[in-house]
Amino acid sequence: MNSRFVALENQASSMATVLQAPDDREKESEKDAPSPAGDWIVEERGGYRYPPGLKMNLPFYLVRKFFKPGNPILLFEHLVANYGRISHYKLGASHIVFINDPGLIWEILINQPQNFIKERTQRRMKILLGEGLITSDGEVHRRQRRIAAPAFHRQRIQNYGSMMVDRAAAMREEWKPGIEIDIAAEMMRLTLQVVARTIFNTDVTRDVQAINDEVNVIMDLYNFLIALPKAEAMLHWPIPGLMRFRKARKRLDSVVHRMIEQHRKDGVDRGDLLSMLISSRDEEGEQEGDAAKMSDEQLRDEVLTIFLAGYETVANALTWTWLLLGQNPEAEARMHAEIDTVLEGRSPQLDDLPNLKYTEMVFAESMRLYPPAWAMGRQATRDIEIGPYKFPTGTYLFFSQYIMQRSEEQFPDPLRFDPERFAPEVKAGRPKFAYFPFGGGNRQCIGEAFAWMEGILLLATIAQRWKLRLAPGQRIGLAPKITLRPDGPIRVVPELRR
Ligand code: HEM
Repeated sequence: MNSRFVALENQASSMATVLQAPDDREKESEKDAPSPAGDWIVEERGGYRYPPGLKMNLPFYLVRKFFKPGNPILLFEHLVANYGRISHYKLGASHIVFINDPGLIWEILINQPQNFIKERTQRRMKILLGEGLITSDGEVHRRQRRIAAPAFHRQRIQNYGSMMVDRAAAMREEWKPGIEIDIAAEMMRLTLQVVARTIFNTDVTRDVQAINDEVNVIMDLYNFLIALPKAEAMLHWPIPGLMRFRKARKRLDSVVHRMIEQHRKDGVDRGDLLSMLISSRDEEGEQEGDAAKMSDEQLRDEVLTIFLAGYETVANALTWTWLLLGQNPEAEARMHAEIDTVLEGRSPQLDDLPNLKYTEMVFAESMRLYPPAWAMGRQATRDIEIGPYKFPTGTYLFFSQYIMQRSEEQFPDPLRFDPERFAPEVKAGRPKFAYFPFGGGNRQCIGEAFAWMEGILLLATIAQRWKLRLAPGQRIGLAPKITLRPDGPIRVVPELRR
């Protein structure tokens, strides 16, 4: 592995660690490996060793409360409550294992990632994202990651800081005291502007709005599409839903291709991510010259991937943070005091980040309770052994940030919002995969440093001016889609602070 790769892969879940002390990152340590505990229950069948779990195939539980196809969180909660940190069930012919143990997650993501590929739902996103970073596996993924890595390098993303603050400052000017806003929609609008600027260095023009509209059409159809057993083969069928999908994807492609063409024609580094992706080459690979660069098709896949991965996640994280701050006035007051002391009324800038520690802890605690990426999965490409278990090729293994990060064992009194859980000394006592909003290992979120920087800068810029109070008479629920969204608007009333 080359050193650049290692530097980005090992990003710890903390802004300060990412930006300040690149060579002093959290090391994988003994405490992270699975414990050789004697209390694992093993059931031997057909030469394999499974943990206990559901006795019948999943669809037989259709009438049970924990089985709601649109909400796997209920199922996962049921499994953990009844079978503990690892359990097994079958869906059709597939073996599925749910894991809620930091050591076993470490085993999959860090110790033997070569034995796994992404699970099926993620792979099927190829119908939209092609062979981008999220959907590809194996050598294709390694090559793309090597080429894309420099675009997310610390020095490079630091240039985006002032743009992020400018966007947030413009938004905070638009709000009026006492006039209700939907903070979920506002945060989407803001992070969309940030990611568009970052990738294309363009203002939020008609094009970017068009991308967003088409993406929304596709997202609405998405659950339907990935549920179809042969969606890839059926994409050309004249079914209205599929025709809408094709049309939206075509319009999306034409905007992205035009952006690529314009960038190529200008031939200058505009300081944006697309320029960087166009000029990056795979130094480690076997190909040379232009073959070591990304083709237009690869650029299209990567641009769309980063676009999609890069705004909804951060928007959701910020939305939940505002909600939690509104419900926890003590933490909110402490964050305001920090922002006022550090910034003394001026706009935040990158150099302030190391001093906005409490704001960072607030953001971290919010992503503990409401992790935007709320579950992850892998599929075994061969027979695998983890802990005392042995699973056949093709087994799906799932784990959930939402479930783990709300476990009493890792986070006592788990539903209490308490940013102090992320004070350095408290954090140091936990295993790595007790908290993993950005995943881990060779597929760890490439945008993690970007997301911490954006989250903290946007929070500080807006909180400098406004307190957001939840409008009365709302019931806010969870919508666990690709990301963990609120199930409707979140109406808040801005109150002027200064
Ligand atoms: C709070 C914000 C974010 C969260 C919680 C988040 C979470 C994650 C997680 C958990 C993964 C790993 C998925 C897996 O291994 O199955 C991931 C991958 C990825 N993320 Fe993020 N992400 C965030 C922001 C961003 C941003 C801002 C960008 C880009 C600008 C981005 C781009 C990506 C990409 C390209 C991947 C695929 C990486 C690979 O497989 O090599 N993410 N993200």
